[in-house]
Amino acid sequence: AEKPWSLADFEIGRPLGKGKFGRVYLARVAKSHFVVALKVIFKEQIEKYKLHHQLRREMEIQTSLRHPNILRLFGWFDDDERIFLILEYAHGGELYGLLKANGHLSEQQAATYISSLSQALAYCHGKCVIHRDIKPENLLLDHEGRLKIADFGWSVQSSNKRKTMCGTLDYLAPEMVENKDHDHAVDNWTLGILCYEFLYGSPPFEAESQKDTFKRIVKIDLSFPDTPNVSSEAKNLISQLLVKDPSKRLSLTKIMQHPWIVKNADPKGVCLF
Ligand SMILES: CC[C@@H](NC(=O)c1cc2[nH]nc(NC(=O)c3ccc(N4CCN(C)CC4)cc3)c2s1)c1ccccc1
Repeated sequence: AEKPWSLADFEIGRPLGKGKFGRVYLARVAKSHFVVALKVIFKEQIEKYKLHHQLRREMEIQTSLRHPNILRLFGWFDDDERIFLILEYAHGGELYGLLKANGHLSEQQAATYISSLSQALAYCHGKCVIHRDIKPENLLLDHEGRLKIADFGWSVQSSNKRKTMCGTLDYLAPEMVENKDHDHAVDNWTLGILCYEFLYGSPPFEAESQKDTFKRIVKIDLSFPDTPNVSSEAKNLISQLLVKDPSKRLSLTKIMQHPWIVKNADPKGVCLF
């Protein structure tokens, strides 16, 4: 059996990001110089918020998933007070950064990322995994500009565990906002939100307060600004995803076959223009 990893095997670099329960550092394996991202989670935080099962699920799920658009979890180890996840390093950083730097993405970039997300989600749903927290902050880019879904902290093995309301609500589907049962169709809804945000630079139901965002979501209060100029095919796809009845949302397969995706998505999933 291979020797378990320990902190001594790594040289730690700059912090890459921090979340509520931990930080991620650039790191490399001391011997091979193989570059990774090391996510450090404090056990006391996990105990305090009773998140053992969630963290275990994240580790089991992300270890078991193998897909070009899903960030790899290579392994993990722990010491007295911390748990370390050895993650694939995505050189391009958060897709969010690209979106904020450019204001909005081109139709080719947006279609390429929606296509990559649909393929990754189809793979996850095929393994009964619902991510449930697909938002720009959780989407990373590798050195070629290929999209990588990170942070499966909120994913579930397709049960209906409640998701506590933390962070932004912009991406929550109506059935989640209305505390109803939900299934993998919540990820389809989120693809509609993301497609809108990639093309217009902000999510469709953004509002001053969470209450107003709630109201806009449950009402499907969707409108398309005149600028930037977005094709009618793109609007058609968004309108077929932001549908209240989960069973009426376009399926992942239908998304991949949608004329806007077929016409604009880069088949290699990189689209560097
Ligand atoms: C998605 C959130 C989640 N993050 C991960 O798990 C993460 C896993 C993982 N792998 N590689 C990453 N890369 C980066 O974070 C990164 C950021 C900026 C970069 N650049 C800056 C701009 N420059 C022009 C190019 C280089 C390059 C890489 C991250 S984040 C998380 C969860 C809990 C605690 C912290 C972070």
